[in-house]
Amino acid sequence: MEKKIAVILGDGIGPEVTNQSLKVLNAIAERFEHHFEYTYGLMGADAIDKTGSPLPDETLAICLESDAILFGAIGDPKYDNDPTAKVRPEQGLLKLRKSLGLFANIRPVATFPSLHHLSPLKSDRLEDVDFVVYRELTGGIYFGEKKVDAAYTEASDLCSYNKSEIERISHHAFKATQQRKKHLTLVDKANVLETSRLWRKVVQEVAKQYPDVQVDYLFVDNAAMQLIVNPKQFDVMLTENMFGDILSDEASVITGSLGMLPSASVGATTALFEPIHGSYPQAAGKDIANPVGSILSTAMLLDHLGLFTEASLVRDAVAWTLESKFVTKDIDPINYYFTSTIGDLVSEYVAGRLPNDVNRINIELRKSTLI
Ligand SMILES: NC(=O)c1ccc[n+]([C@@H]2O[C@H](COP(=O)([O-])OP(=O)(O)OC[C@H]3O[C@@H](n4cnc5c(N)ncnc54)[C@H](O)[C@@H]3O)[C@@H](O)[C@H]2O)c1
Ligand SMILES: CC(C)[C@H](C(=O)O)[C@@H](O)C(=O)O
Ligand SMILES: [Mg+2]
Repeated sequence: MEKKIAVILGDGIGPEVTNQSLKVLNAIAERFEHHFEYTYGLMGADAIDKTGSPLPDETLAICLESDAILFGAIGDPKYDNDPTAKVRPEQGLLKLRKSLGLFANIRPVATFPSLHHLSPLKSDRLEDVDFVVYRELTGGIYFGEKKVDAAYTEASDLCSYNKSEIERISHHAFKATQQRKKHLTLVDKANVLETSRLWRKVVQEVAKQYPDVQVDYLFVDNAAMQLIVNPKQFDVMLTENMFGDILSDEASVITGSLGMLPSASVGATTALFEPIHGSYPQAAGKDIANPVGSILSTAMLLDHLGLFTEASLVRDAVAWTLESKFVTKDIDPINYYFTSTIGDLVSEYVAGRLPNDVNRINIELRKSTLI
């Protein structure tokens, strides 16, 4: 199979984690005789430095011409620490999502039994945790009118949603629920916000078309607590843009680290695949970031291309590395391996050279650890 993949490395740890995913894709191509053609595009602080724009037109064009987009992360302390900067890396990502019409951000949360002992949660709360967050991605407070006065004494961000924006992601979420445990939880703040009351009303109407799905409603503050005390109650969590952003970072803790979680953003045009974390600038260039979120995003990309066997092989490879205790510093600060070592192990497994040859390869790889 021949596929065109747009690659946006971005800032901070973006290039490091994405390069591990590219190794994995190359191993898939080798083993299954596929041809992936990569076209690189700039975005974020890197793009501002090189072109003056956080999303050059050329990047958008590359994405539109591709079958899928693999993205790392954007963001730089230079902008985070300057609230008055008018051109910002994050504008590039938001514009890309909006321009491509990627209204549904899918963030699966599943725990790995071999990491339970490292989680801050009790292990009995972690067993059987397997849910997915459907986060609306192109509306809400992120995209409403923004105002700040010249003297920086007052600012506002408008949160608005319309019926069709809620309907289209709700249909995606309900259809996904039908393929899972048939339990959908809408998370909102309907006791306070008019937009949330619209979400409840529209979701109640959409629900009539999916009578086999059980629908629950949770206020976002309660949902934040329930995620910690009883995460296995969730199957599909549907929510608006900002609540989904915050709750999915919180949910990552259940799996062991923010570096673990993948995502797919789908909608009108080319789908985009990215880990949910940011550019983690403190780790940039140190080869210590966890590449699992990016690699699992690559598995979602392969699923999206219809390459289901390949995607499940990537997931098996990740599970094997974790079970074998090949983990990065965020997971085990004492016995840890480099980002690039994890990428090598996963891609060697995918290529079919592991785990059979594990003794020889283990000895070589252990030399590259910090212990
Ligand atoms: N999609 C994106 O590109 C995206 C997402 C979130 C934040 N950002 C941007 O990233 C920059 C840094 O933001 P932040 O520090 O709030 O969030 P972050 O996600 O970059 O990092 C927060 C913390 O999570 C941990 N972490 C994140 N990714 C990890 C990984 N792969 N491996 C191990 N640990 C990991 C680290 O402890 C880190 O300090 C900001 O400029 C922000 O705007 C971008
Ligand atoms: C960088 C930022 C705009 C982005 C978001 O809030 O959507 C990030 O936090 C994410 O989760 O992808
Ligand atoms: Mg986020």
